[in-house]
Amino acid sequence: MKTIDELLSEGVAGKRVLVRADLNVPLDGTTITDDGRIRAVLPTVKALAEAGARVVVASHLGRPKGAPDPAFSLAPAAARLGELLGADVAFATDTVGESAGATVAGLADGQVAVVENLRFNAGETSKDDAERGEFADRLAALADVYVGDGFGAVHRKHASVFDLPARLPHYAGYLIATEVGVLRKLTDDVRRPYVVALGGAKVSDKLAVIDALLGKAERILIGGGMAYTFLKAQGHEIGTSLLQEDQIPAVREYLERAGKNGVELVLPVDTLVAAEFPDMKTKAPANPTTVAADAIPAGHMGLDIGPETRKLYASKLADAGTVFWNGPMGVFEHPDYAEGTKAVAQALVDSPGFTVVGGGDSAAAVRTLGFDEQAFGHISTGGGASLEYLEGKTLPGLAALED
Ligand SMILES: Nc1ncnc2c1ncn2[C@@H]1O[C@H](COP(=O)(O)OP(=O)(O)OP(=O)(O)O)[C@@H](O)[C@H]1O
Ligand SMILES: O=C(O)[C@H](O)COP(=O)(O)O
Repeated sequence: MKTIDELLSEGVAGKRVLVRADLNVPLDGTTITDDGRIRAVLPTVKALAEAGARVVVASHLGRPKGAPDPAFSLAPAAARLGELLGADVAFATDTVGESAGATVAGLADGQVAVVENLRFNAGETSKDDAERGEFADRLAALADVYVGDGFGAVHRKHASVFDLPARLPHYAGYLIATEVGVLRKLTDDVRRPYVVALGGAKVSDKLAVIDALLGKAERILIGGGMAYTFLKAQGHEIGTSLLQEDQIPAVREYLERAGKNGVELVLPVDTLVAAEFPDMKTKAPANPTTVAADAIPAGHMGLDIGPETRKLYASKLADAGTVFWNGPMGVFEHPDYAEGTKAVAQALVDSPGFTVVGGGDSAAAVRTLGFDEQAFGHISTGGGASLEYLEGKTLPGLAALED
């Protein structure tokens, strides 16, 4: 993989360099609640701008449906990037259209622009190679060189991640180089016991990872939205909690295999429930009830692990040689459902082992709940990406940078 240092030594002054970043930051309306992913790409953007490149930053944000949707505009992220750089950052109101063309054409050496959300274009995420290719051609027309630095999205076979690098000279940015360097440690040289804590809301993406982890980790702790599919698979009622029904047979098989292989697959013993999802705007008190994990009342949803589970998970993390944690244990954005995530974060801080936190929301949780980033071995910007890396999968966005 050629890195940005090689590009810089070849000289980039006057060249249009497209940086595929992951600026998929959590938003409350148009307010960025955690800018970690923007900060993470700064070294790359700064180095290119200082070397006189005309920098075009492209990213996705959220999961819009292949058409413009103002709720997912990158405008707030572009503004924040400008603040962090201490420079004006131009913003194109489309991704590959007139605005993008004019914005990029108007860049002087050393200036930076952000184009609108890649996923406002159906070609970005299309499963059809030709459709993705057409969109990649249009992106390629905006640049002379490609720098891949959106680690959080390297597991996606998307036009800007996979097809575009094939069309331009391509290099890995500083963030990708750092992330891969640290995660390699978790695959090559693991101090044991290796404990993995999984939570979050992207249940369908993450359940499959357990399949691979069953052969790698000694202990897997399950929390967040995915816990309820496990409880359901064990025959418990889960009310209106998140459920990935089609995964129940797979989950039953994981539970059986864990038993046979001597892997501890640990599930919540209690959970916080409420009749409704909390109001995330007002953050009004949600008054949740704590119930045993096998006694979730009908019409109630599980929104955090309970106090007994917090203690249990802390004890399971206490002697870990290595910890990888992805996905909040509950809806941590609401104060009534933040304790589970706090307890796991604290257990990592207290752990003598090498600790890695992976995921946009998990990293945001750690920071917004007031933990010191330095207390963790590594905070990865990629959730799904780091999990798939640890699974040993070939990641499209890394493979594309290799040849
Ligand atoms: N029980 C639950 N029910 C519903 N949502 C939940 C539950 N527990 C956690 N969440 C939500 O999960 C979200 C984070 O999940 P996600 O899988 O995206 O995490 P991540 O891996 O850190 O991020 P990413 O994969 O996007 O990098 C949070 O917004 C949180 O509110
Ligand atoms: O948040 C993430 O994990 C990355 O930004 C990728 O987003 P996605 O899961 O919507 O592809």
